[in-house]
Amino acid sequence: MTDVAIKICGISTPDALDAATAARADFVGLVFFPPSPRHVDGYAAAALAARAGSTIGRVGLFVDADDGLIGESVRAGRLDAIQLHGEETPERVAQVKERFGLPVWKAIPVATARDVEKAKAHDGVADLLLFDARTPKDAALPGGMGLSFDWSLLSAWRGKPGWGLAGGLSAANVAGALAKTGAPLLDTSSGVETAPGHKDPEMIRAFCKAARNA
Ligand SMILES: O=C(O)c1ccccc1NCC(=O)[C@H](O)[C@H](O)COP(=O)(O)O
Repeated sequence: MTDVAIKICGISTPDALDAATAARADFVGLVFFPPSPRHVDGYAAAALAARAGSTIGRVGLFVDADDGLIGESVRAGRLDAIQLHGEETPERVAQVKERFGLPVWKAIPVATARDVEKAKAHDGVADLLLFDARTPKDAALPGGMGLSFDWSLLSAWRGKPGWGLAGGLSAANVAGALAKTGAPLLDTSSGVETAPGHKDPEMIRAFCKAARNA
């Protein structure tokens, strides 16, 4: 058994929220980014927050968002953490932390060892670094595309706190990902969907079981 933390990202319906809670995920991700098929607005976020109560952590996901969107989403979703998944600088990360008084997770797009090296600029500023597969320049989304990267690039992070692994994770590969990286947190979205934005309760359950039994 492992005590790895689990985030199910892109939750947008009550059934998906219930499935993540039943599977004992630690966090759900609420995507406040209109181009995403998982996008939620303030009303939907408020309804999900009311349903969740204090049973599961809620991470709001933003892409180069302004303080207005972040602020209204924090209030509506009663967020526990803010995930910045755009090109936010360490200075912007610090500004968001100061402004909203919540833990800030910074997504680090990874394709090469240089990308991992560049993460050091955020280390000690962000509360958590989420290493995720870099998406193609012309991609519609900067994440949530089911893409993975070479996990061996993270070998220097093994045993360290304050980071997570994302990108193409599923029940089929999560044990291998944990064995290779020792990630303290795992994040999945596409890997628990039957189609973009359509979470599958059984896939959510299987992912959490595979991660915990790894
Ligand atoms: O999930 C999205 O639609 C999304 C849109 C824009 C930026 C980031 C997005 N997701 C970020 C996440 O934290 C995902 O869980 C992560 O990228 C992994 O996604 P997947 O490879 O689909 O498991």
